[in-house]
Amino acid sequence: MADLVEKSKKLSAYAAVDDNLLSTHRVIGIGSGSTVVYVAERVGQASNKSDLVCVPTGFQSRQLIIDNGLRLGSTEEYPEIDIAFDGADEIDTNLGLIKGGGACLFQEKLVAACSKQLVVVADYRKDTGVLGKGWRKGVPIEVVPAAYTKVSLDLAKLGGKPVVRSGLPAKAGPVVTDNGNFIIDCDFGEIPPAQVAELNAKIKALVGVVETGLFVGLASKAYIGNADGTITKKTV
Ligand SMILES: O=C[C@H](O)[C@H](O)[C@H](O)COP(=O)(O)O
Repeated sequence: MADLVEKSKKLSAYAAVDDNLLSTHRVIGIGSGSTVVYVAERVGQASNKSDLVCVPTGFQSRQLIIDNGLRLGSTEEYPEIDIAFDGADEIDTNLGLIKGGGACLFQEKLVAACSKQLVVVADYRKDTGVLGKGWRKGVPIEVVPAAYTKVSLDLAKLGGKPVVRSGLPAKAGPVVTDNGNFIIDCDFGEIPPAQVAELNAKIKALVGVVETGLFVGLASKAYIGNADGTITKKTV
């Protein structure tokens, strides 16, 4: 099973890069997570890799870029990115996403917002069609530390079940993001695709919220690696 999932991740990542990385592209966004490891590997094999600048979505992503011999850039230098590749925790029928299982959602959304297109890479477990159906840990929400109790109350009023993400067993106390903030995982049950944008806007409006792990209208394509070795390609 674990081997099958790993093969599916690699399959989706390699196909996404092979189909979408064009010789005209210069600035590439590289996301976070275990699937994107294969994206960085494949981009690192490109014949024109020395022409490329790669913009990371966090510490892990930056290490992937360096380890694959690629040139690092930043959104500060490159606020316009040709294409970004990133993983997802769950994908709905509109290519709405839950992201942030690895606590990288803010910089991931920043890079996605700077990119002309966002291509999602994922194994078959993520493609459920409805956010909150398969990913039962809740929507990751990055909050300023001083605001976590206030935002937790606000989220409960919106109908969610908020839990501050713990750093245990590696760290006592909450997870601290690459931006020095906390993560609240908030379970809203299943979120119908047509209601994701509205819920995202309500959470985003709360004072203390930096960003949400609901990605709406950002992804244009998804490559799903299937257990049988095929790939499902989705576009919106
Ligand atoms: O914060 C983490 C990111 O949103 C990841 O892209 C997401 O959790 C998917 O990661 P993986 O490819 O390991 O399932």
